[in-house]
Amino acid sequence: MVFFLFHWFIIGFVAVFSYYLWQWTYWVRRGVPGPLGYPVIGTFLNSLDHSFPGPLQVKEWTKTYGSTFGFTEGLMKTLVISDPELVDEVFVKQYDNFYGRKRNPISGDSEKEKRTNIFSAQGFRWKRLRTISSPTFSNNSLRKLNSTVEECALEIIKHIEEKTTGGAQIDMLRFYQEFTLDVIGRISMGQSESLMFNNPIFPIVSKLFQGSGYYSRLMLIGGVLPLFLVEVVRQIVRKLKMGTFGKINGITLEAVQKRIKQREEDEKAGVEPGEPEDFIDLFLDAKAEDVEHFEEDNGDFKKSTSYTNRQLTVDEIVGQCTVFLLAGFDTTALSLSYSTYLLAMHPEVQTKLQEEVDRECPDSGITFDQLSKLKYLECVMKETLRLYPLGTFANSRKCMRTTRIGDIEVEAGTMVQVDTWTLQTNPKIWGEDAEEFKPERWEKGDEHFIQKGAYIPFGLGPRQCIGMRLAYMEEKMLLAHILRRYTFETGTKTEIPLRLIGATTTQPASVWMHLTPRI
Ligand code: HEM
Repeated sequence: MVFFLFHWFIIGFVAVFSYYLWQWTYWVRRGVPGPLGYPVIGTFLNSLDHSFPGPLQVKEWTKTYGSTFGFTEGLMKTLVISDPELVDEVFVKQYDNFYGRKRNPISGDSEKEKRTNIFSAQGFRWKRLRTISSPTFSNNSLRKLNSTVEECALEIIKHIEEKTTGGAQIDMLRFYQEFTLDVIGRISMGQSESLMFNNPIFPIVSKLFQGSGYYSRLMLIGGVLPLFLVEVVRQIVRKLKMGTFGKINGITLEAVQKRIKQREEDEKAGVEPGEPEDFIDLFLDAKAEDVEHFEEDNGDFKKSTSYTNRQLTVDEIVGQCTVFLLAGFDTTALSLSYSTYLLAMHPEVQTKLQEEVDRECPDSGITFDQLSKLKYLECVMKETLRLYPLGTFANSRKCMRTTRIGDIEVEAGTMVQVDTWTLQTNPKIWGEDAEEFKPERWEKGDEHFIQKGAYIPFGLGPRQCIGMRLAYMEEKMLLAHILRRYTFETGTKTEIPLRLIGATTTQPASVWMHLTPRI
């Protein structure tokens, strides 16, 4: 009996091993260049090294293999592109063939998860979530959040004042993370007061993005396992409640349930519903007017996963609020950190920006309309994200139907990843000064010089970042308040050039600064 089992185990092992080897040679067999890595696992080990972030590794590979190449990680095969025409083809023109995003199999099946979020969902379910969520990020909704964002900005400034007395240098990255976590906690997770430097979820979420936590590593390893093992690891993670999503979902669920109860009590007491306070309110009120319309349109609509309800379920609200926290906290803090570093390194830009802020925001408070007048600040933020496209892991698509892009056939199931770092510093697109920080290049508007598909820090097409305007609003509010009071200056602890680390996002290891008070 033992011999019999052992015999089948060996046969199974050899079969799986051979299949992995076959997949490992996928791009070689198709005549597409690229790094091979190691047999079976391909280039997977690179993703575990958070001292050399994946997007920078991809940029190096582009130098070696050209603008289109392929690599494998276990069974996952990825085609990398950095030609704007191909980017536009995949993200916009052929959206119907590339509507999924590259995802780690361990995150589960987005069709079945009851808390599937807009970032992971695809097809009909994504369309429904996106339609319902979009008004939450409209100008009208953001205007209502202006005072909350400003309160958070003033709160972090108190901490900055306290920590910089006597001229001490501070790591702005940490301060920005506390700020953005507080903003998103207050507008998306029912947090009623500031938890800066005292927020229990801070260690959980910051580890997730650096890729240094055990959960992140398990996720990455899960990506190369055979499917039956992926499910085993997923169940272990779930049972042990190790998942970051699990912990954060729990906090959000409590907040949503509390709000529903509050609303019911108010209704019984005859209290008129007031203005929505945050995303939870906006989602509880949200309805998608044209949801049914999508059912007819979408060839990928499956009856088993249909959600004809025009409102979000409690689970869906929890899923969306949680993903807003994860997608919005780290990215915005990093963007602020890179801007700060670039401003300190370019004092002439910083002075010009301070002049704009002094001119456009003369009162103690800053209104939503005043923020929209900070045009040079917008140029600074755009230029920062051109040089440091920190969230490019998300600039990927999954091929859902076999098709061609350029002269390459892309099979269903293949992932397509944009090498955004190369794309956004390509001298053929941006000129010989492509590597230089020049916010002025944006002063005449974007359209006249940007080729379609050449600038994608927030992605492109129907799945472009939904939080872009919120991110800009947060950044403008905080930078305007800081620059009215202080000037950023590098100090002995500032790492020049920045040392970049990370896994999910690409981040500076630290951004130590002197904040010199303006007299
Ligand atoms: C500077 C800050 C940010 C950067 C650089 C950034 C970057 C990105 C990128 C590159 C994508 C992929 C787009 C695509 O596939 O075409 C994305 C998607 C997304 N982002 Fe952001 N993001 C930022 C802030 C935010 C904020 C503040 C939120 C929410 C509060 C947010 C929520 C999302 C969501 C939900 C998606 C998925 C959209 C979909 O698939 O429909 N992001 N982001």
